[in-house]
Amino acid sequence: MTVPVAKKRVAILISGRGSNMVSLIEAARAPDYPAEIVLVLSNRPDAAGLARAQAAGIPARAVDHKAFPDRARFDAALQAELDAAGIELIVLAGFMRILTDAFVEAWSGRMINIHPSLLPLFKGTHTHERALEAGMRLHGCTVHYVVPELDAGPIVAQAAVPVLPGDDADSLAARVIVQEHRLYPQAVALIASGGAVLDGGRVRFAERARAAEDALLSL
Ligand SMILES: Nc1nc2c(c(=O)[nH]1)N[C@@H](CN(C=O)c1ccc(C(=O)N[C@@H](CCC(=O)O)C(=O)O)cc1)CN2
Ligand SMILES: NCC(=O)N[C@@H]1O[C@H](COP(=O)([O-])[O-])[C@@H](O)[C@H]1O
Repeated sequence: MTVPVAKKRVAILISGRGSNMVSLIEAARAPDYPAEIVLVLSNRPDAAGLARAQAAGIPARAVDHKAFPDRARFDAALQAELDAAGIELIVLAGFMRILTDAFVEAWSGRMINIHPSLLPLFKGTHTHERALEAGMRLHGCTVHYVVPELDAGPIVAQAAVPVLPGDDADSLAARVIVQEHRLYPQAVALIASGGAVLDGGRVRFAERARAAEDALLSL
């Protein structure tokens, strides 16, 4: 008799519409998906993603960063919510607050982010405009572990898209987001199943996951 493996308890942190969150919620409906989305938190009470999470039956709350005197106390409020829910993995999905070093180090190896560029290119914001400005012919998205330095964490997976003649930031963003919605659920499953771990500042892929990683990285 096979003993069912407990699903990794995941919290998704958002700040806006939550389309990546929706993709993850949908992926986690699969009975064999190795993670369960048990909490959604937003730093913005007006985030449209909160209602989308509630509509999907997932507890979703705002922790308004403006209600706290500094980043440390905002992060402490996040931590209290995460502790209460028994969270094991934090998935940032359009979460637009820089987290304190203490919080990030407390979640080292247990917090990931998706960024709309092929890191280390174009850290920060306005990535699509900058890629166009730079004349890139390839662009894309990156899933990485979160470290204190912004957008500098070890890379778990990436997906690339062509930059086409006539592209503007909106058309390029629309092409990238399709890949985000494919890549993130696969990357979360890889991590939740132990197929990828953060080890000594680098991502180590389990042997059995190497084929999955190769598939993940295929265009
Ligand atoms: N310590 C870290 N915190 C966060 C990381 C990280 O890698 N290390 N990733 C970000 C996500 N992110 C890009 O992927 C990002 C988020 C926020 C910002 C930013 O400039 N935020 C401003 C406020 C912007 C706003 O409210 O609209 C700020 O926090 O003052 C840049 C990049 C998540 N956190
Ligand atoms: N620096 C972080 C960042 O820019 N993240 C980006 O915000 C968007 C959120 O969309 P969503 O709310 O529809 O998932 C996504 O494109 C994600 O890559």
